[in-house]
Amino acid sequence: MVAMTTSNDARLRLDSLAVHAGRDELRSLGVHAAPIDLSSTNPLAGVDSGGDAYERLATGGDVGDGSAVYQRLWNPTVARFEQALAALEGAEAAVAFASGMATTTAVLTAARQRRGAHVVALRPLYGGTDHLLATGLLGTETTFVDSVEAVERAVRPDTGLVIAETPANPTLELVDLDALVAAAGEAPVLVDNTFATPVLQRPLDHGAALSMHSATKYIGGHGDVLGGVVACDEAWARALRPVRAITGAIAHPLSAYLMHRGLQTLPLRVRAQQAGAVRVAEALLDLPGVRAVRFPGLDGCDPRGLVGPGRQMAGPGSMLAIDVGSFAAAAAVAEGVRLFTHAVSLGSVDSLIQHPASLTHRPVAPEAKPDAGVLRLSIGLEHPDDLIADLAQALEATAVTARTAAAAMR
Ligand code: MET
Repeated sequence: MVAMTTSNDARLRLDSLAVHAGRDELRSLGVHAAPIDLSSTNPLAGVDSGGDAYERLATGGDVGDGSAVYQRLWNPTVARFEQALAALEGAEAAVAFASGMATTTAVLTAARQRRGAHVVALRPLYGGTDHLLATGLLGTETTFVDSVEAVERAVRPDTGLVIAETPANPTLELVDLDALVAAAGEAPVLVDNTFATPVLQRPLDHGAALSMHSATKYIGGHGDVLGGVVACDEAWARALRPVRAITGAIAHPLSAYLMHRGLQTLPLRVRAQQAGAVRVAEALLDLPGVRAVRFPGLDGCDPRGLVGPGRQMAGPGSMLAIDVGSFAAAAAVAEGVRLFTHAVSLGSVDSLIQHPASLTHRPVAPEAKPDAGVLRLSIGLEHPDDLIADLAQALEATAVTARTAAAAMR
């Protein structure tokens, strides 16, 4: 029987779990903050017991009372973060990696080994994920589809994984996870939950087998850590840990520490950034030069009614996309903002803006590339009125430049 701990006490609410999960042993260690264990190697009590520990870890098992042997196989700072993230996602286990793409790579590799090399990918996806699948680099064969209905037609007996992202990067399309899981049938579903975080959405509650994050984003939350993590059942974790060990993809302990610390303020940040994003999205609807606003809270962006208390997503989050009509206008706005930072990535306490077709979705096939006029915005913790004023001045400057250029052509 598993002992009741702060990390698996189902009575605790998400906010309490975020603060305490993965920290049960700190009192017995006599410390308040989680220790960062940087040991690359670890003492072995004997040759036989050391060999046993190696065998257990290399085949996906837990460290138990044995030696952690070598950081590539196991690290306690990483394990604490994993325990906490699993608690927030309502999962048995989690496995942490050096980046989001390392996480996706490990899941695809394990899925291929466990079930088959065929993947069904529901677009849109983050450009790096789309590109990894399209190249077939990992020996997978991918059928790309555009709707949940098409997922059902695309699944085959050798489908090892169905992969989707909701809200999707970069244009915030929402996927009905109950419908997706039903369409996938026997095939396991991986959901990229990076935009929503477990604060707003828990894919495993809807029957997904795996929920992954680029933890670089909201989980880290401050733009200073690269990492990834996937929440799943213990059987998947046992398949993923050997892949991680063999390929050397484990998260660094310093990164794991920062990701674990990030979880403590995750609910607070997600809700505050979301409140700001609602204000910015509403203001953008009235700003000249903006042809369309994509935000899960707005009419037309949630035809299935997935967003709201008690629904699939507890709220719309703080990512949005706008269409300003052309590449030239998009480039001028991205280069004209002052308070926003023109940079890829998202989920930080400061607001970021970027042009997906040129950057995050650069390697994506033409038929799946975002339109040239689309910009993606990640809303941070600045006052929304300051963000709105910044976007207004960048849009106005863009319009003035366009008018001047048009006059010069005459
Ligand atoms: N996944 C990140 C994003 O969507 C990073 C991007 S491109 C190198 O911004």
